[in-house]
Amino acid sequence: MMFDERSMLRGLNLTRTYGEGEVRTTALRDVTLELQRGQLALLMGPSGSGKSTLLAVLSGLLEPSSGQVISEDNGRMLDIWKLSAKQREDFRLRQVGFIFQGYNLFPALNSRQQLEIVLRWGGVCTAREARKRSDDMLGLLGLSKKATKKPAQLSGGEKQRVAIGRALIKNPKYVFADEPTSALDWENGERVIEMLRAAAHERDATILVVSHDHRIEPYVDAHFYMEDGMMRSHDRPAQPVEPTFWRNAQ
Ligand SMILES: Nc1ncnc2c1ncn2[C@@H]1O[C@H](COP(=O)(O)OP(=O)(O)OP(=O)(O)O)[C@@H](O)[C@H]1O
Repeated sequence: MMFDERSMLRGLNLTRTYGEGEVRTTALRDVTLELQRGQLALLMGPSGSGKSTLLAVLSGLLEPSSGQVISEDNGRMLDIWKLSAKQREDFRLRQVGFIFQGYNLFPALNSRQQLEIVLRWGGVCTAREARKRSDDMLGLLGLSKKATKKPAQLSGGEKQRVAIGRALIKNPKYVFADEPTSALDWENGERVIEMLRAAAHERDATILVVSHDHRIEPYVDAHFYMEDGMMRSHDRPAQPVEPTFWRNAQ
């Protein structure tokens, strides 16, 4: 397989099994794929086809049984599964944003604090800057009025948007999102997809979204389809739409 120079993340011959003996399941079978810088990619496929497993392997959370994950870090291409656990964690902290199903928000923190803590932990900026960037991000997400609310006081869609803000606030090079629109009506779902698309196009991030939501398809730059642990096809969508959200929100 040929890789082009915008390639940022390559999965090579990835295989992953769970369990042993009779309960052994092969979730990934020799999967090879390439994600490019500045692209929003969508991964679809039936339930149990291996999408979440692939996302976890590519993002450094779950070790493959065999195969490689090659990522760019400070101008070098490296196999993230050859790094030590500490180096891999450091890479994830600096370069990767996650959006999980179920939000994973801290119950005790308000919306602003959920974002501030990401910047403060990574030592990315001062407390003052962290506050300003968090408030700017909440504005982009349409959540300025919810800055001091804790997760229990937010709707599902609002929690999902806080989770998106938390993933994007560090301007990560890679973003992995598992069903980011599942809790949202389409008005909010579209807003989220436009934000992800803008992060790819305007901030040059490499973004992989796992979803069953066909409404996302026209917004993406690349489309992968899995079945039974195998990559069946990858293609570009026929009629891409232009992003407006990020620009309008500036
Ligand atoms: N921790 C685990 N232990 C054992 N088997 C697992 C585990 N996680 C996933 N599997 C199995 O691996 C296969 C792929 O699962 P995976 O969650 O990656 O699929 P998926 O495409 O993301 O599904 P869905 O769309 O339902 O979320 C399935 O057969 C699943 O039952």
